[in-house]
Amino acid sequence: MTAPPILIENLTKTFAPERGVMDVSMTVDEGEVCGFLGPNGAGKSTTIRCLMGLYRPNKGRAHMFGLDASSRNAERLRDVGYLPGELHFPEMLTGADILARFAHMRGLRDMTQRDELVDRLGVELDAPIHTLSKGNKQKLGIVSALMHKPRLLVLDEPTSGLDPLLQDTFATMMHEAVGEGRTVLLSSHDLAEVARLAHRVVIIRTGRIVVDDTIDALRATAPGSIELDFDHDVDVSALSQIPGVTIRTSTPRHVSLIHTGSVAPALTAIAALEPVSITARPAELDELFLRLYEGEDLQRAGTDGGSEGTAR
Ligand SMILES: Nc1ncnc2c1ncn2[C@@H]1O[C@H](COP(=O)(O)OP(=O)(O)OP(=O)(O)O)[C@@H](O)[C@H]1O
Repeated sequence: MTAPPILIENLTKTFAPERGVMDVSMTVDEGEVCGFLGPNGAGKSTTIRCLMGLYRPNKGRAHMFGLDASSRNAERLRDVGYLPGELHFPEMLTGADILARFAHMRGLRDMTQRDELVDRLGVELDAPIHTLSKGNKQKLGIVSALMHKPRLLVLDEPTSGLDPLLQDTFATMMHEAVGEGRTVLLSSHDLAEVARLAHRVVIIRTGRIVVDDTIDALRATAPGSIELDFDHDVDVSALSQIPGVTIRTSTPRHVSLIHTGSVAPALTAIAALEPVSITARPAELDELFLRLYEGEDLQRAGTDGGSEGTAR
């Protein structure tokens, strides 16, 4: 069996008690896009830096394609594209110099992909790094991570500093990378972007993984909402008995509820109450992520009717 692109086992890296990451385990399989989410300071960058061999863990291990994080062989340089959360390019070099260095390091001769990325993102190649805006440095970072068409992309907040048009361009590039079978670990605060791109989501909070589940399973637990208006006073007690339904607010002539799983049992009970209008909104994954971010557990976030997922 071939080694997965990313395998992290019982990784602990602490800077002070309860600061850092504790006992983190996760796997990213070939061709998978794994969204890596969590509030500021949760431990995403620390995990990624351990994976990239930039931090030495206190305990546990982090492997890419079966190779330990500390190994620096040429194959690994070619197979992995890393975009750090904070870019530190030598200030006096130009964008062209930086990309030439990366190409040399990876033994890259065919510059077709580099040229195409530079063109699509509108990268400034001739100006020294210290004159570039944050967004323009970020674009250069993206080109340096993608220019050699690596099998694995490790991207720490890739759209940070990009304007909305470039965020769209980046999303298109990610769809293309996924279509080509590349594997992506995507740390991002853009929840809608992760909901669109990822196959799986790992959420870390205060250094520990709290959710590791597929998008499909999470979608099944994400609550949808229904607003009901009546031209007569109603008693909503029947609705609150339906598994998976939670009444958010109710007045005699208006009810707001959330539901998980099949909407059919709720609809049957709603029809019996004869509303004059029904407004239904499907489950929004980014809303579910946000609630998990904030500390809600997966079962409560999806009310009490959904899957239990693999919340820890
Ligand atoms: N070099 C360091 N020295 C001391 N503490 C650190 C260091 N790097 C990270 N930490 C601490 O480890 C914890 C995790 O930080 P980390 O940067 O991994 O979080 P993050 O999830 O990437 O956050 P953000 O979303 O803000 O980028 C925080 O408490 C942070 O202060």
